[in-house]
Amino acid sequence: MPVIEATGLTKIFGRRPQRGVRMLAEGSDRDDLRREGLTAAVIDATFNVQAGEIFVVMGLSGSGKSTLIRMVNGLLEPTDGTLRMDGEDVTHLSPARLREMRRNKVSMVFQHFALLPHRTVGENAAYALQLRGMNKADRQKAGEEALALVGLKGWGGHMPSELSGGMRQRVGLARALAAGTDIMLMDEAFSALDPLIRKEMQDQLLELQSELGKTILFITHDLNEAMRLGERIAMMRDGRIVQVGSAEEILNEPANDYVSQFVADVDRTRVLTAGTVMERPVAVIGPNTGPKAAHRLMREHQTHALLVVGKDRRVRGMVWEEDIADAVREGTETLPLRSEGVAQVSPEDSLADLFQRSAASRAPLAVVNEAGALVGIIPRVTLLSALAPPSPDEPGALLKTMAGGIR
Ligand SMILES: Nc1ncnc2c1ncn2[C@@H]1O[C@H](COP(=O)(O)OP(=O)(O)OP(=O)(O)O)[C@@H](O)[C@H]1O
Repeated sequence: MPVIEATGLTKIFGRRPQRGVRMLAEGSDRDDLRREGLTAAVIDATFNVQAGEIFVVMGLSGSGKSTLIRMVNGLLEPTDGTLRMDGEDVTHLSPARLREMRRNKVSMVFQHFALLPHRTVGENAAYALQLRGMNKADRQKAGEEALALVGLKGWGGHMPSELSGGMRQRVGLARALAAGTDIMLMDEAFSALDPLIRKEMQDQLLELQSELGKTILFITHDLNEAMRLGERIAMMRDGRIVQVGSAEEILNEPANDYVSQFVADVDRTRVLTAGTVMERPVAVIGPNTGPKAAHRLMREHQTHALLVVGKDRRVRGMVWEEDIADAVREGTETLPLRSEGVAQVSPEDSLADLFQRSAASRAPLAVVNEAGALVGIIPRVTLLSALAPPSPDEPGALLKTMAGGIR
């Protein structure tokens, strides 16, 4: 069962918003509504967030992200549609029940995290627990534990004014963690941080997530951040969700021109993995293949090198075109196998890793699973074209991406 389930969620601002719902149902668009003095901030949003998932909502300013997350945490009542949490319909709860639900189930991290200036960092971290009526000693303990999780061990006694911006944002994260809720809503939580600290926070969130397994709805206008963090990403435009998918799906199968333009600039080397670009290992031979047969196969597949793989699917080495040509000319029967220089990679390796591994060699990469068995190959030409951005008429971008890969 999904933890968060939104069906046809719609929010219209303005007088008599139900009018807007009817207009949309009758085929009017956002501009028609605007002419009537109505703003359709979110239109017909349907998605679900699974337990333990980081689900990212990504869109430009004004696309409706904040309105969407405010409906999820109950700060705004939807004009239409339903929202379920852990299976319970929370769309029209009474204010008291809504407060209770928010306090126990959901915590929020905002972009500009307001710490209480006259309270210590520890008290700030444990603030949600104070609201819940927990005694001081237990609160302090929970606060310290949460601070340790975000790398602020020992800072509990300091005042917020002694912390840098990045550290304050960590306290925000600690507060959400100390609350102990299963669901965390993060609204542009890292957007105000400078790039290095932002990346550190993203890494930390991923690490924490692998330990704690929270259900996280993360909002951002930054596509690279979305791709780094999101197991699935919902792309929003003008109030509508235009695509939901993994980073790879959004890069490789953009639902429309808007999404493909959006992803044209993304650093594909960090997002695509060996598993997504590998090919079926067809140009592969067994150790007992004769040089002539190997030579023929090489020409057929227009490759300079073949992987040699045993019955157990483990890679034994590689044969090169020049060695084979010599062997054929000299009439040798055994394969001129070379075991050095065979790059074996795992399906999870990113293209940036692969590019580094293959930079020194013209050979295809062998993709092997945990047991060491060959599951795919990546010919060099495939690697280079995967590194290229979607638009082929922009050769400069290819070089830029490759340079990114070498860094
Ligand atoms: N309380 C409100 N009353 C009227 N219109 C609103 C209200 N809140 C948001 N809007 C409008 O709804 C649309 C979506 O806004 P929203 O803040 O959800 O977008 P966003 O993607 O979060 O953008 P940003 O990143 O700039 O906050 C915008 O056109 C905005 O002007």
